[in-house]
Amino acid sequence: MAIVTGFWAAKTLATAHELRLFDWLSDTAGKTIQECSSHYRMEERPAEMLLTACAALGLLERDDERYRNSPMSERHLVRGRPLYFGGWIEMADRREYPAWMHLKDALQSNRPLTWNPSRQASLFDGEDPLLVATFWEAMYALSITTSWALAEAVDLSGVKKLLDVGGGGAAHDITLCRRYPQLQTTVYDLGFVCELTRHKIEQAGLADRIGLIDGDFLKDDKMPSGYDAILLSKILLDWTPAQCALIIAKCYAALPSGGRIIISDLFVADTKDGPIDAALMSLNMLVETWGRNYTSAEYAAWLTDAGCVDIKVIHFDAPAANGAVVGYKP
Ligand SMILES: C[S@@+](CC[C@H](N)C(=O)[O-])C[C@H]1O[C@@H](n2cnc3c(N)ncnc32)[C@H](O)[C@@H]1O
Repeated sequence: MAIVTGFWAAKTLATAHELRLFDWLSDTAGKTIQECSSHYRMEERPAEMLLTACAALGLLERDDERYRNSPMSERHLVRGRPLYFGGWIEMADRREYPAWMHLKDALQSNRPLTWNPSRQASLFDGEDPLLVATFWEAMYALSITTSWALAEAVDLSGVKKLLDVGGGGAAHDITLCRRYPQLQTTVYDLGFVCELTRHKIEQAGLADRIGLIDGDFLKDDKMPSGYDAILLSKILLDWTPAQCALIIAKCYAALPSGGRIIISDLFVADTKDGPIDAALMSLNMLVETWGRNYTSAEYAAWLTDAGCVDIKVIHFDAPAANGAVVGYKP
């Protein structure tokens, strides 16, 4: 039953978020069904059903006829909060959900559905500007919570300069710079992404520690050098095995001896029977890309092929990653 009706819960959350229910309830003592009905100009019957469903899902709490945000909603669903998760909710609802209606087509054609491969070189090529903003907001939302888990699990105390390849909204850079005071980082990403990211870095007050390099890891012959660590967070799942090997080889070439490559992602189990989040994210990659979620053993093999040694797999628990594979250049 939970699998069959999973979309009921997802659509309840997405719709409540779209209605800005959590913004409206934020920092209040709660609102009654009647207040909700008049605020949203909806009849009491649907207002009651929406509030009841949100409370049942743990998004709201009910106390003395009033509904207020649960601590989780207050922290993650209110716009402007540091750990706001709404970007990912919007992307899942507006972009992924309609595409998943045609999952059978993706399975039968082995082609992505959310963009046209005969007109675009990749998902990141020539996207519509509105979608671009939603996409990178979603990546930031997913990564800002994940970055804390990575920062705790992977010890970067000996690293001075880190290159965040495909660093997107700089979520990892912001968290890692806050966690490791000695660290300077650089986001290396496509030009139009760097423009969106500049704003996030300035907002975080870290413009003196986080740089931006406009580049293309597929087209550029070399990646920027002078870094003792390179992070690939949620990058390689977008690409084919041949492209992954190429990107890893370029990272390896850019590192000095003793430098490390850190690959962070939702790894599929080596036994290829789970975990659920990685396995379903992998199907999402069928809908969105030519890539898929790989196993940590597959990553370790590509790192070894590139020349890395001392490869370690570190496990952690976060929304967008369940671990990191780290390899060193001898
Ligand atoms: C799934 S997002 C991950 C973002 C970020 N690393 C994170 O963990 O939040 C993939 C990122 O790769 C970037 N990207 C895609 N193609 C690229 C290319 N050819 N060169 C550089 N960056 C690229 C995208 O712009 C996007 O920011």
